[in-house]
Amino acid sequence: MKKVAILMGSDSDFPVVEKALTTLDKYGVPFEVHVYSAHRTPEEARAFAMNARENGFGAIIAAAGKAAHLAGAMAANTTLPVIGIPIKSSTLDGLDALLSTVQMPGGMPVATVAIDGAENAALLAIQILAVTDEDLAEKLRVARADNANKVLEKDRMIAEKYNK
Ligand SMILES: Nc1c(C(=O)O)ncn1[C@@H]1O[C@H](COP(=O)(O)O)[C@@H](O)[C@H]1O
Repeated sequence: MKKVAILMGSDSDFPVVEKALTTLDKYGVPFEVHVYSAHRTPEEARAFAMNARENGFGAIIAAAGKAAHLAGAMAANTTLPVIGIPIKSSTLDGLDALLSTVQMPGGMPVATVAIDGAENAALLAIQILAVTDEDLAEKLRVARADNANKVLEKDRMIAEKYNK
């Protein structure tokens, strides 16, 4: 199976990013985690992106706060799908990171999830790998059905209490 790369601009992003690791783990998807910064370690970030495909990765998740250029810098140097997580790490509550991650110029897409949306970023990476992996696709179907059952149970409880 292809690996997923989980990159973050700083270790201060880890408390949010950790949810992506646990989600990939839950689905048995192999991953590698790194702290790389388009600003602070541009050479390492570029080299990682340029070699990612031949190093066995199928998707790259890049999380960064403030002037969040990491995901865009990844996209500039690989044709693998890049998923950006804008991190809430400034006085602007993550809006700065959201806009700098999502507003990519034409030809350089970054699939941007919600501010601090680490779980969805991991699920999107899993869905990308599941395009060619039927076992993984089945795990996604089972998880969706479980979630739906939980919501239906909540509906039953609320309805029973208030719909007289
Ligand atoms: N946005 C970026 C990039 C980048 O885009 O490459 N590198 C670090 N950062 C962000 O700076 C914030 C503060 O970092 P520190 O906590 O290390 O000062 C973090 O949220 C990080 O993702």
